[in-house]
Amino acid sequence: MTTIKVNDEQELINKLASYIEKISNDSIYNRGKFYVGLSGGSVVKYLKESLPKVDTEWSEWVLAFCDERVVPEDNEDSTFGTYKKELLPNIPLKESQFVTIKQGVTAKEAADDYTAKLTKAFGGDDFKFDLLLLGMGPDGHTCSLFPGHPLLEEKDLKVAFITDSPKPPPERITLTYPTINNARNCIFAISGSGKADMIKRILKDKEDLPAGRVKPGAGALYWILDEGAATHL
Ligand SMILES: O=C1O[C@H](COP(=O)(O)O)[C@@H](O)[C@H](O)[C@H]1O
Repeated sequence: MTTIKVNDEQELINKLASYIEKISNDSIYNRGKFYVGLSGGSVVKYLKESLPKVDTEWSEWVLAFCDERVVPEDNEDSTFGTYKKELLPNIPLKESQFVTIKQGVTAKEAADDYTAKLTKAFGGDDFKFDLLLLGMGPDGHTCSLFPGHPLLEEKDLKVAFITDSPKPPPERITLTYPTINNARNCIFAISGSGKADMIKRILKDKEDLPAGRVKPGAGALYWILDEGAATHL
């Protein structure tokens, strides 16, 4: 694991852009495509600023979601809906490059459908993302994997659904650890002192919390933190 400390949010955005540029270009050079998993929440805000700085072959990107809320796309809680509004107007990516969740079905059906779509996108059931862009909530959750939830122990499913998320909305789908920890690269990008205590509990005190379970077996893990987020390290 590599911890990268930067001074402020602007430097975090620049650093994130340089990692995304390098990883995307290496992936495209070596394998022809770049498979990236997106998170919601503050990650959207950082990517809105970072991605316009990235020099890459946008047409080779395949974008999926680390987790998604089971809500209509035009609902403000929809992560894809937010990317569509915030990102697509400024980046030469097409909507068809996104692996999205099915609309108007139950959480279980959405998870099954998303699994089938990922199987098609990856050409098999080994979902090996080149990069997962991860966020962490103040309670230490990542994706839709929450502290104490049974899904933390999921060993078989690559994608799971949850109908009792402690953070609204309750119905979501999420990548599970077998998929997350199969990734080639995982990046947490966090700014501000609001999550500094949780970052200390995970990175320094090594408490067993969801974001701390991200340990890609054969991949690289980066925590990019600004001064506020790294206050207690
Ligand atoms: O609900 C969610 O929360 C986490 C963390 O969000 P943040 O705004 O605190 O960064 C996010 O990574 C996840 O994708 C989302 O569904």
